[in-house]
Amino acid sequence: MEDCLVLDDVGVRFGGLKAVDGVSLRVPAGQRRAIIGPNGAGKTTLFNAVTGVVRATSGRVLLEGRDVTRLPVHARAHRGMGRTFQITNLFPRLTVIENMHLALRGLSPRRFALLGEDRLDAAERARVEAALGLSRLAGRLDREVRELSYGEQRQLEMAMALATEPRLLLLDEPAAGLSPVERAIVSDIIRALPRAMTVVLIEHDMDLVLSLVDWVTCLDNGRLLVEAAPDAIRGDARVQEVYLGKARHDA
Ligand SMILES: Nc1ncnc2c1ncn2[C@@H]1O[C@H](COP(=O)(O)OP(=O)(O)OP(=O)(O)O)[C@@H](O)[C@H]1O
Repeated sequence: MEDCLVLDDVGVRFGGLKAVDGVSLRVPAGQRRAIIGPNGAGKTTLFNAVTGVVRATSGRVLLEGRDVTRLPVHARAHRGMGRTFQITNLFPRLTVIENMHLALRGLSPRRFALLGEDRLDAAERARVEAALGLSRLAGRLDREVRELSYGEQRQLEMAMALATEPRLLLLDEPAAGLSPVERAIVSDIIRALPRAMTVVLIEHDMDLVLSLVDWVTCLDNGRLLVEAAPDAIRGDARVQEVYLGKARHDA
């Protein structure tokens, strides 16, 4: 199968710190992949290097076979990458549909107001409604975001990423801070995403993540520690050691 994403010996340095240290991996098209690892392992930095939020200081990032290592965020988005963030990016006093509109245009509310009569055309409206449907928010179009539950706000962030119809979707801790019921909704949403979409996610909830993905990459200290199927990860001594070792260290 064609690879959707390839990292070739990717490194990210912050001064003297190698936050990501020579990571190579391949994500075949359509795969669901988890990136796991203890706090500070380099998961978010790796995501940022994939999306262009930070520039890899060494190595190459290939999207569908094309080198995107030096491209800025918007150019990668244009080539089919979508992502959500750990920190919410929503405008609470605007409605769900207005937030979707902004996401599609890549605008702030101020610039949006200046646009005046900008409307979604029929195709854009269809994309927005499809994304809200996938994210289980179809009945919430005209609600102000501040009236939504926290779980629904996270769902809206997924919808905003989905509205651009990415072929590679990166989810940064999609279940962080959610109740068990909300977590179940998020995992159902991820499970129901079209298989044409490749999904890479960072998640700390091990039960959730291992039930969702086809393959797992575990990082430790910026390096790739293990790659394996979820069942093998559960019993992997090296994975247990980095999590337990970290817990002992933090205790
Ligand atoms: N902008 C930055 N400047 C300097 N150091 C950074 C920066 N961003 C991350 N780091 C450091 O890089 C290392 C990896 O951090 P990163 O956030 O990627 O880890 P993580 O695996 O996502 O952790 P967590 O699970 O806590 O989110 C950490 O030591 C962190 O302090």
